[in-house]
Amino acid sequence: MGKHATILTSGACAASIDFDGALAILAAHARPLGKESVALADAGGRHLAAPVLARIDAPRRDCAAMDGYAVRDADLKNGTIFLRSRGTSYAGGAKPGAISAGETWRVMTGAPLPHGSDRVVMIEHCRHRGELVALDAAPLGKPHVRKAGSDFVAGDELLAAGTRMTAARRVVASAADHSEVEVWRRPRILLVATGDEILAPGCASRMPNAIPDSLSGAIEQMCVLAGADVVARLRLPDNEQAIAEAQQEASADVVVVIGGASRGDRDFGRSAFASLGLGVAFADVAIKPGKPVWYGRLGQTHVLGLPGNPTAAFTVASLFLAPLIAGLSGGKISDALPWQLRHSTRPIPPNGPREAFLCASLSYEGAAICDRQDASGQAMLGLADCLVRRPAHAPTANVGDLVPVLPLC
Ligand SMILES: Nc1nc2c(c(=O)[nH]1)N[C@H]1C(S)=C(S)[C@@H](COP(=O)(O)OP(=O)(O)OC[C@H]3O[C@@H](n4cnc5c(N)ncnc54)[C@H](O)[C@@H]3O)O[C@H]1N2
Ligand code: MOO
Repeated sequence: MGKHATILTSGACAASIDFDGALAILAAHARPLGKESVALADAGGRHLAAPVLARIDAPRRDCAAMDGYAVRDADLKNGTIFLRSRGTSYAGGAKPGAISAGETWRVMTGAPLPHGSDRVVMIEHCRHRGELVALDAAPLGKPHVRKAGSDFVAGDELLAAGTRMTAARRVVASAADHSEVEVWRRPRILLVATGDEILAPGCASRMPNAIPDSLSGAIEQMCVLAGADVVARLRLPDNEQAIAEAQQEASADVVVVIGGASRGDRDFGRSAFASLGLGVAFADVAIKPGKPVWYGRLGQTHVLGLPGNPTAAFTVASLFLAPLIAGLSGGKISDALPWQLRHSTRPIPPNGPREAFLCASLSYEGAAICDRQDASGQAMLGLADCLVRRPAHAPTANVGDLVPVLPLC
């Protein structure tokens, strides 16, 4: 743990903290969990736990960069010249025999070059008649030769530890002749949605007092996109004991509790874990929406409490859960918070004392904040592509002002 990785007294509620302060605490706790070797096919999105070193040179031999004829510079003269072809060399074939004065090999792109050749003359400039090849003009300029090891040599570090594997980087690891890479393992997440009123989506219309659990599935999707495995998803009533027992249901690195974060009679999210010895690292962050968010540790287990209000929960998950997963899986907190500056296409009213994260839609022109910002709303998320960050007490932002935006998943 780093200097910010403090734990407050068990179950205690920290004084209000700002977003950056809370994120620094989270970053200090979010250390990678463990290493494993995985096939390249399974490494997409994972962070390397060890650098990838080249096992071979690339190219492995001097080879042709164009389809053509391998020639000696000494044989090239002004005007048409005639050379005797000794055969054809293909990619993957044996190295052809050396050429002497007046000789050439027909070579295809990637084919090994004969010893003694200096360049490849593109096939477009040559005419082949029997054993003789006529070269139209002395072709100077690029030799069209890929020298052995000119891309990389065995032992070169091609991908640094910590690099996130993408399709492009799979090219590199494959080219370095690896079938597996060492990566940080994916965090295992237990999702616990709380509330007597919530039912699986599709069931609520049958019960007059029920509402669909709109968050569990969405947060699960976010976890998977962020690089975690959701090992179990529970939907529990507002019952402290049931919530406390939940974390024994699955061996998880992270427990995410949805709802019950506030101060109501049936808000048991934090208190259920306090009874198990939760060390709260931060709670009640000065952000809007999402102030009741809390985070702590139960031994090795990370526990994050999201407020129940859906837009608040989704916002907080974007701001804290995705970064927590990034840190636990070997990435940086900032990987999950790719802020970018965009022009505001609508005026943004002045902000109050809490840093605000406003839902907005994105277009080529910029970011347009949604009409009615509502922590408990859900329809707005249908239009939102990003969050616009507004500092505490920010004055009005005018059309055209640059504002930081965070894309939503
Ligand atoms: N006296 C105070 N009241 C509230 C405060 C406060 O500081 N003092 N904070 C408000 C803020 S801000 C928020 S956000 C909410 C957070 O409430 P909880 O985290 O305790 O969440 P619940 O009470 O369980 O639920 C709130 C609301 O959200 C609905 N909900 C919950 N889970 C789901 C779900 N999985 N899918 C869909 N909707 C869900 C729930 O039915 C409630 O309507 O507290 C304010 N109050
Ligand atoms: O901050 Mo709550 O998350 O506003 O509704």
